[in-house]
Amino acid sequence: MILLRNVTKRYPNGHEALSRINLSLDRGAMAFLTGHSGAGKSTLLKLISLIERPSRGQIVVNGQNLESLSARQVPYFRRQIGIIFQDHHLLHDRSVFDNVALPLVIQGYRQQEIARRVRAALDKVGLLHKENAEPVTLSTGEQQRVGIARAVVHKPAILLADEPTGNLDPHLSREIMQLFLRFNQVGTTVMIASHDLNLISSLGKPMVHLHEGRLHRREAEA
Ligand SMILES: Nc1ncnc2c1ncn2[C@@H]1O[C@H](COP(=O)(O)OP(=O)(O)OP(=O)(O)O)[C@@H](O)[C@H]1O
Repeated sequence: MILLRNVTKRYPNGHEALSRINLSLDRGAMAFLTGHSGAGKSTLLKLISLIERPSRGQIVVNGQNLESLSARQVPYFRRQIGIIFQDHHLLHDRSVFDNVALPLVIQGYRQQEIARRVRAALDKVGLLHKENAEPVTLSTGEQQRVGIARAVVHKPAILLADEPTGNLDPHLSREIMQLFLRFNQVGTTVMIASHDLNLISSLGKPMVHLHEGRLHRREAEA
């Protein structure tokens, strides 16, 4: 589902954030990306989601060689991917419902279908009763769950998360990881960048370790 061959990313300032990365993640698999701050975790997720392009090497996502995609094709490519950030980037002047609906509105879904899918996504993260709330009135953990509902509302085949539990206490962090495990159980391919080794090592999924932009260690086959 995700394949990187000899991928190097050098930013315009000359900094090499990733060096000759080879990595593959099967369809329906789940893996964690670990490493110290600055190791290149976010850069790797940005390359897979075409927020950034590699300087060298090849990336294939769901059978598509990313090199062959033009800027115009990028939004269509991204529909296969749900992305969750540590800072969930919610719009604070819109309700929970409207925040989750946003990707579907952009894709031109009909109102009725939007309502059905938004409620299904909110139900999955346990927030159906909060659809009319404003994000500021929610706890940090609830806001993160709204971000997750928004990322899965278009039923992406791939879910990428960048430090999704970074701001949460251990109990809430575990709850959020359980949510990702559940999405994975129903077939979504999941890759999560996290430095919370305590938590992720207890979840029984493979870990890919980055150290200064290099793939350092692979704890199990993904
Ligand atoms: N747009 C950019 N321009 C130049 N350098 C960058 C850019 N983005 C990231 N970097 C550098 O590339 C390296 C890898 O950054 P990246 O954000 O991928 O690391 P990370 O492992 O996700 O770290 P963190 O856990 O702190 O988010 C860092 O040294 C960072 O300063």
